[in-house]
Amino acid sequence: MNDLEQELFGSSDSDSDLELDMDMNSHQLGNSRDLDDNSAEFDPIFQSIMNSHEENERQPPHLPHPYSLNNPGATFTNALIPTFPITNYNSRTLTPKHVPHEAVEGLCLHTNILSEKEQARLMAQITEKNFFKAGQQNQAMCFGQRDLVWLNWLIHGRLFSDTVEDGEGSEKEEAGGGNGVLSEPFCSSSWTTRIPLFDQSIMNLYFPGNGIKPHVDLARFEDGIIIISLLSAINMDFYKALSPMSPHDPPEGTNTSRPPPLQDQRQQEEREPDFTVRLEPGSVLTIQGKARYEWEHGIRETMEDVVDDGGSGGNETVKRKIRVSITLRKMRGSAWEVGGPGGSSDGTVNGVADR
Ligand SMILES: O=C(O)CCC(=O)C(=O)O
Ligand SMILES: [Fe+2]
Repeated sequence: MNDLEQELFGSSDSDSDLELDMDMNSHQLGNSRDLDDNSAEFDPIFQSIMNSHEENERQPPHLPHPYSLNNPGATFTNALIPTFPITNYNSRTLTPKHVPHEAVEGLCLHTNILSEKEQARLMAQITEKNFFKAGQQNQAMCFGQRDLVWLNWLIHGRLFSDTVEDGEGSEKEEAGGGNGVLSEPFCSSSWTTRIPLFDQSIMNLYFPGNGIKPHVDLARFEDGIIIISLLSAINMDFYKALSPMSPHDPPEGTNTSRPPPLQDQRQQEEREPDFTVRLEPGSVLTIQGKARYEWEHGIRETMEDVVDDGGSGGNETVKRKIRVSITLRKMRGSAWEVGGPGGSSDGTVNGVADR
């Protein structure tokens, strides 16, 4: 670990509250690159992920869980793979915007949160850790505070405050007292002050045409969930939940996350979303309260999204590109017994995720 990493991440190996016996220990923070010093180093790693499926003419595997990412069988070609503008990262000149949804309590879209450079840094960390196994897997999970250490610079340096001293998020704010994503009134201090703030993450890799079925995140997770979008924009649809949840629902057992009843499944197929949110790269979506328990969110399996053309009242279709998301949550205390990595075969990095 170099000095900068030490400063950003602290000691990564020995100070964990949660000692987990997991495969993912081999993915502990080791030598994440610092893009500021040498952003060109980002390119080969990123390209190796993005090109690997092109070389192999291979698609991401189909994942059987009802809420897993779905691959509709589209063929990917070179033309769909974006070239990342590695030499051209913008430093932080963004004006963050925080827009609570007008009708759904607890849903807030935060745009212009991560600069290109910050997104590139996250991508470099993701590729460095090879979460997606060079593009062969489209989903990876981390459990435990220690395994989120690589995200500390983002969570504690960027999400509590929009005010940054040096363009790299070095300023810290008290939880709940800042003006950033994780601040009142967008997110309740009833969860943004909890310790640890997050102890579970899922990284999802979407190729054009991939989606995720509408779902309410599992009861095993506490209230207060965030989704960070990287690389390209996508439409996320919201549906009034067919089976709303409550914070008091018992956490699901390890492998008992049941598919919705048949009748619900039929209804699912015919459903139109109540509304759609465009998730831009560098944005963060925060979900709490009613938005977390009474609304389903999902991403359609389509090659293009219908997007408001911004002003004239019309719509345009925008082709999808590769997108990566990071979802951060905290497990409920009791959920560690039934759903945590200890007794679970899916409690490993690169496992298939429940929601
Ligand atoms: O990838 C996304 O944006 C959504 C992921 C999600 O809903 C989940 O992991 O539960
Ligand atoms: Fe979700």
